[in-house]
Amino acid sequence: MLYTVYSIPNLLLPLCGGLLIDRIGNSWSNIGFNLFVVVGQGLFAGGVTWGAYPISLIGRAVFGIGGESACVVQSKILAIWFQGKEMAFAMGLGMTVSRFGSVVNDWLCPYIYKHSGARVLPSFIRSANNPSLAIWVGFILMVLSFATTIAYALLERSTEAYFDAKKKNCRGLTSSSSSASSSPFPRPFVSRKGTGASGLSSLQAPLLSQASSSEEEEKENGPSRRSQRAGATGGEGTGGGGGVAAAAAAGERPEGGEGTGGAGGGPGGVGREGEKQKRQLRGEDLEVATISLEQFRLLGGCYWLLTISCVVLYSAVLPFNNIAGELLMTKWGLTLDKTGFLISIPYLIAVLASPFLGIAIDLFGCRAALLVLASLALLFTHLSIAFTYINPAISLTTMGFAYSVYASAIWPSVALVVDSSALGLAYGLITASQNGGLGVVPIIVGAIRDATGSYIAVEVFFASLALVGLVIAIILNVVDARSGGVLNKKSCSSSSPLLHLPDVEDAGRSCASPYLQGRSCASPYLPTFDDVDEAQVVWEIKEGTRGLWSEEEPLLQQQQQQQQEQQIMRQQRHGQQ
Ligand SMILES: NCCCC[C@H](NC(=O)[C@@H](N)CC(=O)O)C(=O)O
Repeated sequence: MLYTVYSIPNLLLPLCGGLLIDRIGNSWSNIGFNLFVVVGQGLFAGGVTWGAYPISLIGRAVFGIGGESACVVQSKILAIWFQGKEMAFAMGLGMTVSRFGSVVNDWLCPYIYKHSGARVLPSFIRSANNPSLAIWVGFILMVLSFATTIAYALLERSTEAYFDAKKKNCRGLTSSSSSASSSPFPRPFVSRKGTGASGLSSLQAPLLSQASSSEEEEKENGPSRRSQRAGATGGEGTGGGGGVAAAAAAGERPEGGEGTGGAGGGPGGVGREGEKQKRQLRGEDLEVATISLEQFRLLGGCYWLLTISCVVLYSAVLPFNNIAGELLMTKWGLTLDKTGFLISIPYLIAVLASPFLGIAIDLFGCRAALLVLASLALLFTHLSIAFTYINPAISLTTMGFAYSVYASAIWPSVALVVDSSALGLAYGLITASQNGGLGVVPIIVGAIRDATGSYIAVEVFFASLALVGLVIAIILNVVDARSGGVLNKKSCSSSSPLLHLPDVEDAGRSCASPYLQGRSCASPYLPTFDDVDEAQVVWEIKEGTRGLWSEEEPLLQQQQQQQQEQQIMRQQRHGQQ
């Protein structure tokens, strides 16, 4: 019952939570949801301490209201901060921390319970054989966790201040130049693929590609929703200037351009554009914060396949953990202690392996392929538990492997196939669907167990879920390959482009989501500044001009440098003519 009241609100709430996150932003929603978690845990602990079961139930429901939606906002935060960078690694670390919590909970709670009457404890908390002490320890941990949400909000604020300072700098610099080509920043934004007019190198691909792919797409399909919005507002910042460049390409002057002749999402991104960039950083997007069928359609085929896969695969893992103890004791006749250790194996493997799997995924991609591998491993695991007597430690190890690989691959995949402005919706919907599966499957498992009186049929049921997951994962690979193969490609720049020049070249053509031609791989809110700097630096290295120009150097030197660049571009233009 205590688990059910946690789950029931989450059949719908993460979806509403996701939309709310898109509306009010990351910090406030993170604080709000975690406040529910703290209050819920407090009520639960109070209810247990005072023997008031209804209060405990209310506490668990309140905890559930915040818990899963907090998971959604945290996914969105990681996706925003790490898109095009080490996203799988960041999410892998998140998995390690959360599953370490699960393991510690499994080990610590019985320990605290056993020692809750120890003499060393102050008399007001000492109470032998009473679970409330363990639950109050959980409450303290929730309060500490709440402190991190405040820390995150402060971090977001200080990043905004950084943006503001950088914008001021950029505005000063751009106002000294009157044409786009002479601006110190905007080359990637003003150039057009194929014209050769700017003489740009392909090393500027991360940003250049956003403009060009939007252009190409629009040539084929007419103006996209993204560029329509960009045209109207000067871009959102999410496209790293792509939307602005598309607007510029369409002959429109972005509102945020401030007379820089199309500096676009770069230094021209001040005024309303600057506000939009800030909103992007905060995870706010008012346009997507109301439900419309259009938004659901925009999520795309790969997103829906990922969602179905998430429902079936998680339903074949987490509900299994609930019955694993009893299953191991009845089938293998194990003791309670040994069983306790064995059932923590999958989570232990996830704790240890997730960050490394994340790094591997960032480096090599293969997300959709890994979903196939994980589904296969899970299928093998359930069949071996159903029909063999091989050491259960082996089966639980393969389950841990399947679970870690699967979780490391699926959560970052979501962010690659949906628009960054709908990340809250996307993570909310997949989490709500997942909770639907996690709510229904235990009921089916109970019914199968009652009807057959054994766990064989239950394991066959779990194996069937894994099989469905396998089929979905194979279809996902096909659909993804047809639409550009973004899921199986590596992250755009797993480290600085200075160290991995080929990655930068790759980025423009390989990483863009097929649904988002034009967003490409750069972080949705940073590219207008930091990535421009990186592309700028790479360009300068390639052109041999690195060191002649920097923000700190005197204006005169910058102007000289700009003149040189203009001259080079003119020469290149003449050369091409
Ligand atoms: N960034 C999302 C990470 C989710 C990790 C995932 N947790 C969940 O799916 C929860 N919604 C459900 C749960 O924890 O039971 C996990 O694999 O732990």
